[in-house]
Amino acid sequence: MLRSAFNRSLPLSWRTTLPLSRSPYAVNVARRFLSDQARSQIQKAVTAHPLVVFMKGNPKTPQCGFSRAVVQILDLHQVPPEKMKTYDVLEDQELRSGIKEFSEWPTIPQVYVAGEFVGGCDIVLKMHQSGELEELLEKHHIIPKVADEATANAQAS
Ligand SMILES: N[C@@H](CCC(=O)N[C@@H](CS)C(=O)NCC(=O)O)C(=O)O
Ligand code: FES
Repeated sequence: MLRSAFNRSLPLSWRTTLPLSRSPYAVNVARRFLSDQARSQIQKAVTAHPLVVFMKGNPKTPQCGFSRAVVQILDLHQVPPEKMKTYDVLEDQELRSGIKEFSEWPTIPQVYVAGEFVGGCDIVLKMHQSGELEELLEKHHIIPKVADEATANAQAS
């Protein structure tokens, strides 16, 4: 979906030669900025599902250990598939660079909850360990609250 959306919105504009005045070597670098259209496509994508992951590969066959770790953590929380959407950035180089500019975060994977950037692998792992991830997923009704689940189980039995 997003891939074709991206193809339609291309090319991203390039603005060039910002001098790095802080560098002792004063190198000129090319900087790339997201077009408004590409930004709005990403904005739509991250809000279209409660949980959105930009990763390398897909949940069944991740192509990088960092992406794999994020998927495994989300699996531990039993995130239902319908609540989660993943995008394989290896299939779309524009998305791969665009998402980094969007979040101002330089790496993949990237996890979004309720349209907000949460973090990459390290942050998600820390949040998992501290219990914050569970709280966040519960807060946005991505997974049931433990208490709600216990009630549902009691009613079912
Ligand atoms: N410390 C990072 C690890 C992720 C990372 O370093 N990703 C690299 C290698 S997969 C990356 O995205 N590099 C840029 C790219 O491949 O586009 C995190 O917490 O997510
Ligand atoms: S693809 Fe090499 S570390 Fe992610």
